[in-house]
Amino acid sequence: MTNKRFYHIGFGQEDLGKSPPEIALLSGDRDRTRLIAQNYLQDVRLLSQNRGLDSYLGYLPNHRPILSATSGMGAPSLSIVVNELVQVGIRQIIRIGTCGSIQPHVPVGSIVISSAALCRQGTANDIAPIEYPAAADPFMTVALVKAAQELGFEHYLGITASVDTFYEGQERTDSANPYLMRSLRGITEEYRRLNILNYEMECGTLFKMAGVYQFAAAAVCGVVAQRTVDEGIVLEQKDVAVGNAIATAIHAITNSCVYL
Ligand SMILES: O=P(O)(O)O[C@H]1O[C@H](CO)[C@@H](O)[C@H]1O
Ligand SMILES: O=c1cc[nH]c(=O)[nH]1
Repeated sequence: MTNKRFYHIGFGQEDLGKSPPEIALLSGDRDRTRLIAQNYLQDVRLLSQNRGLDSYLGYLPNHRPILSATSGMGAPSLSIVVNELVQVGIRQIIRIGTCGSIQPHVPVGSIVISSAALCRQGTANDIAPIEYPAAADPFMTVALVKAAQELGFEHYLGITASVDTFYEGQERTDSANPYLMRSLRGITEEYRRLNILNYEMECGTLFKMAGVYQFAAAAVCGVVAQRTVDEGIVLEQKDVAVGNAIATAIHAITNSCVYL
């Protein structure tokens, strides 16, 4: 064991105790990181708060140790956090995020479980060739789908578009940028016709890192925008969508017959 305390996540292996966790729930938002720790885990300990990246160690009701950690928004920040989490011994990561639907049948308030990602992310190109697959771990993904079924949550399984920007890359025009490049105009409709379910900003890089670093990754995101209707975030549905995404991940880890 190394007693190195990692520069960005702000903790090291020695902070994780005698039975260190191998699984982490990774949220873009530090408030979600705290919510998961406070509402779903037992014997919670705050490991660090550094640069807006909060990390908690806690235990599931079956006493399994688990981390709730923050990735920050976007692939560059996620890549740093994931790299350091793997160095402290994490081998399974479930991203719990928010996303915008681009399909009329995927409503706000539902959850999307990503089978794979279209990865339009510069960060990932530092890690693997652009053609490298961005695929979720099949066993964890099936466990998430089964959990969502058992909990009765409206859920959709499919391909996610992971991009680097919330505004231009997701073809938002309600933005400070007066000029959306021609290459991006119409891209949402194209992705919709290619049966992509949703936009978000981290899964593709996470999945490619999992393939290269040899850990297992999956993702479940609450739908907070419906882009076939409007560009805006539907705040009234956010808590339900995020709550269902968290509950799905916790149920999958706790009850799956596949050891997650
Ligand atoms: O809610 P999180 O996990 O941050 O995920 C989504 O929300 C952020 C943009 O609002 C991006 O990080 C995107 O991927
Ligand atoms: O539309 C959305 C909503 C959340 N996160 C995104 O990246 N896009």
